[in-house]
Amino acid sequence: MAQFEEVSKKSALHPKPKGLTLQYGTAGFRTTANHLDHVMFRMGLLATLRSKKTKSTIGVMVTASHNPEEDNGVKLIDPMGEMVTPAWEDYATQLANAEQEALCTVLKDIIEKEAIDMSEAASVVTGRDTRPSSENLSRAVLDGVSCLEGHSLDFGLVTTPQLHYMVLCSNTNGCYGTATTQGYYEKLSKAFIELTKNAPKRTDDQKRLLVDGANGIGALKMREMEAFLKSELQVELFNDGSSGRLNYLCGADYVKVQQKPPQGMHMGPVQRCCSFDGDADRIVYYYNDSAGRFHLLDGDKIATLISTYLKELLTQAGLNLQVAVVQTAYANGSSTQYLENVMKVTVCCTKTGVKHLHHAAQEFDIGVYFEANGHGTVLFSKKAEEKIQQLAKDPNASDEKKLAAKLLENTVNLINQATGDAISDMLLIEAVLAIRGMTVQEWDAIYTDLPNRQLKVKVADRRVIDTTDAERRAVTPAGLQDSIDALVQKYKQARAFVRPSGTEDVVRVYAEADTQENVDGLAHQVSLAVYRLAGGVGEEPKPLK
Ligand SMILES: CC(=O)N[C@H]1[C@@H](OP(=O)(O)O)O[C@H](CO)[C@@H](O)[C@@H]1O
Ligand SMILES: [Mg+2]
Repeated sequence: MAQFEEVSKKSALHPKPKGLTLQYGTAGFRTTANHLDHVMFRMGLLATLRSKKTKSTIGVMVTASHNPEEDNGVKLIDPMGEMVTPAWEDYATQLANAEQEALCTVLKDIIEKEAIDMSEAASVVTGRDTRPSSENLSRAVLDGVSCLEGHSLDFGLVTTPQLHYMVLCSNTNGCYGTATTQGYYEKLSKAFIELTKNAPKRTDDQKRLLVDGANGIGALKMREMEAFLKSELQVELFNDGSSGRLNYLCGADYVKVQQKPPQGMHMGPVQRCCSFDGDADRIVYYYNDSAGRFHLLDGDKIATLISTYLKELLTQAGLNLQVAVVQTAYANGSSTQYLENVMKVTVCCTKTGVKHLHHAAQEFDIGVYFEANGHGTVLFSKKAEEKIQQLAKDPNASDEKKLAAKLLENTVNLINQATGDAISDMLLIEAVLAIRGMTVQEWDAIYTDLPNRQLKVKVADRRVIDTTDAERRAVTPAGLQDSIDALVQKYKQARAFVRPSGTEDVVRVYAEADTQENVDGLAHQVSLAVYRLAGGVGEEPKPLK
């Protein structure tokens, strides 16, 4: 077929470094940018096949999120705006690793296995972050699409969640919104302004929010959106990319892992602040108290705030819809305890990685999902959306119920249900705080985090660790879980687990306990157990100071 000749010819312009193997991981392919040109071209091919197979528009996002600026990456977005289905992750890995001569054979195998009709039309949308390498890499994706005669539309510089949103809009005949950045800004800002009308007495001071843009795409897009918000939110942008390096000493990942504010931000006492990550799909909040002590409000605190707000509105509306919160093993134990015992919502725990949380959240009327690191959103079932809309326009409903239903309706419109979205989450949090008349300190005081610590251990092969129970227990190597259990026993309110990372060549250790000193001790001892029992390499882990 002429198309395959074209693939052979063009793939020579995107040569694969011999012997290089990569794997489609938790969030697509990620590695140093100069190893990715062939992967991009091939993902253009695969997205075209996926589009033919699903008869829908597919997205390809070029980004390496919170990784350093020199890295890059790519991920595929399925028709409803969600991460590509696992079977196709395997195809992605096979295609990326095929040596030049074998590329067409691998492609043909996929076509045969999936019974793809090559005469189907295909449509692929692309987007990229602000990394210097992203422009060329996204051109390689487009080259792949055109080889298989797919139709493409390049959105250029967009946040990852904006591209997810475009895909969802494109495949729902505009029901979800208009597939342009303008459409995105208009939909979200309209919902935000409607919601803040329920908090009429806000002062300018309360409307003020300091945003750390991680020197990335989120900063650019926040600037574009500002005018739409009509001063209902007064954003002061820091780390906007005009001078600093992407993610360097700033951004959501830095703030969460280091448990300290980003550089380059001028925080006044009890001033509300937030940080986006490099592709603006994660957000964390924080403030310094009047004594100058730093307080972090992470994904768990965000999930708690949002689910409390939704539950109250549902009660007020008299709607019988179940709210559940989906977390991972990294959720702070205090948050889980609060959600289950005080708020009495269903809490479930999944493996790390947004696709797992998203999938679990789809099982409920309203599923709030957040990773502790600030990646998350809320999913409303069709039934939930319909019930809310009916009540909002029911002429016989009481004013109180109608008001609650209208608030819920605008809340649905403000949320990006395709994926976690820093901008949309930020607007939702700001609206909730405004409507409930809550300060950042009051939000923080809902529960107190247990002191916690995350560490990394280098081992020869991290696959020797196999886990179960949503990654909370290690099944192999023999003896490791027993050691962890024995160590945890020695501390109060303690918990610890280890798992191989899906994005880095390390084993991650997580621990929590009653005091920072204790948890640092526990985390260190667990690291030693991993080092000794799971083939540690390099120096033995040292105690934390
Ligand atoms: C502890 C942690 O934060 N892990 C992150 C990290 O995964 P690992 O598999 O732990 O490397 O990157 C993922 C993709 O961005 C993100 O979903 C996840 O939450
Ligand atoms: Mg990200």
